[in-house]
Amino acid sequence: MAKILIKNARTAKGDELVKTDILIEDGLIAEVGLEISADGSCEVIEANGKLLAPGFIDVHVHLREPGFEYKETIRTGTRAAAMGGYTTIFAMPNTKPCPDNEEVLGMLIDKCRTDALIKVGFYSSITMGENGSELVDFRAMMDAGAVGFTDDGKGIQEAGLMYEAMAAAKEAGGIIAAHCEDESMLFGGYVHDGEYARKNGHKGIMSLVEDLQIMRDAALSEKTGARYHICHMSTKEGVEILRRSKAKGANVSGEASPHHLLLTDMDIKEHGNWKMNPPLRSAEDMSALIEGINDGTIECIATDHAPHGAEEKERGLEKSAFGIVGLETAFPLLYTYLVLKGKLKLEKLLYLMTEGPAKLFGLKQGVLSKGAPADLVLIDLEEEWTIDTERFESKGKNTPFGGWDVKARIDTVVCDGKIVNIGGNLNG
Ligand SMILES: NC(=O)N[C@@H](CC(=O)O)C(=O)O
Ligand SMILES: [Zn+2]
Ligand SMILES: [Zn+2]
Repeated sequence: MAKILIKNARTAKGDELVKTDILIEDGLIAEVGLEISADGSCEVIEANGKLLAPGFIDVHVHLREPGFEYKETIRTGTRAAAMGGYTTIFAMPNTKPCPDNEEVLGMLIDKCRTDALIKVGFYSSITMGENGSELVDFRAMMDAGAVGFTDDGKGIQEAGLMYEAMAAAKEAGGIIAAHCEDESMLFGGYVHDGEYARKNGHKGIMSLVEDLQIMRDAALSEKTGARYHICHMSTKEGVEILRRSKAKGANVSGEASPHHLLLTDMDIKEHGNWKMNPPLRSAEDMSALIEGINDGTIECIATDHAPHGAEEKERGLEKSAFGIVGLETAFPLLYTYLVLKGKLKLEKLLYLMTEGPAKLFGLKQGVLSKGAPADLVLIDLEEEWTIDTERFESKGKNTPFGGWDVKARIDTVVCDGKIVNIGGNLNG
């Protein structure tokens, strides 16, 4: 495999950008430092001061394959990921069929050999077909290569079932990633139960819908010792429960999604692109999430990339499908609207998109150190552009961020030492 030398890049260290070169050999990082010299066999990339970071890791992506290929496929979803600077993504199991057995999981892992541009891990569901009643074989799914267990799209309604799932996950050495939603508390809601819903006559989803399961599950994780991760956190109370549970030494973690860090219910427009689960919440909730990523309570940013067909999002707030896409816009949005606004340090943002998730899920990528997989991204921090959904590689154009002006463009992406994106041109 070719050797690649990236010259004159800069990495984020504290408040500074520090000049560095990096040498890649046999798919691994061979050397990081100043003035690395090229030998004849080296492909040299001149970075011209661009930001160098570990390739991004997104532990919450909907690739929709099998069963919903009109929304997204492994191919289009990983192309979108490579455009967004990602080199590892984890796919959610709310597909048809669902990876609740070794055959479907094995088929998906195999398919990635031909169809995926970057690394993909697959979650097993917690229950058979996400039916909410019958547990999968946790040990068998771990042995078949599952990265964790989730019934994302739905909450586990029965405390007893979640208790058994955690006990089984603990036994098998797996992690439970939970979509927290108590359906008995929904009362037909579809946007946050707050000012926007009240003023516009919409049915609201209370924060309690999420918080009740976070409370329950934190207690169950403390009891069972199971490794527990909260998906797409959206409420201030949820952040506080996680903070307290971590302080007690529990094995719990959480992720926040860009839209919950950047938008509130008062930003909602009367279109399906502003509808997702959990919903955009209040300004206090958004502030608490930003505080949570800053103080280390939340260690990971995940997009919850949820592509849908155009028609499924054109039925207004009440009738549209829940979910928005996120892979191609996450870094530029967070850099422009959190880092450049002084709400989050660049080094921290990168941590939340690389080393943070890598540590939570036990991955060896996510760091720029010798011997680590050569998963890298080069970012032009100066380039200004406008988000145009028509240019997305994703089949899903459903985002509230279309037309937003951003700064920072993903320039080059290297995955396992292979260039998969160069200047926005995908390779493979
Ligand atoms: N987030 C969403 O609004 N939708 C997700 C499901 C989920 O992540 O819960 C989807 O699969 O479309
Ligand atoms: Zn979910
Ligand atoms: Zn999801």
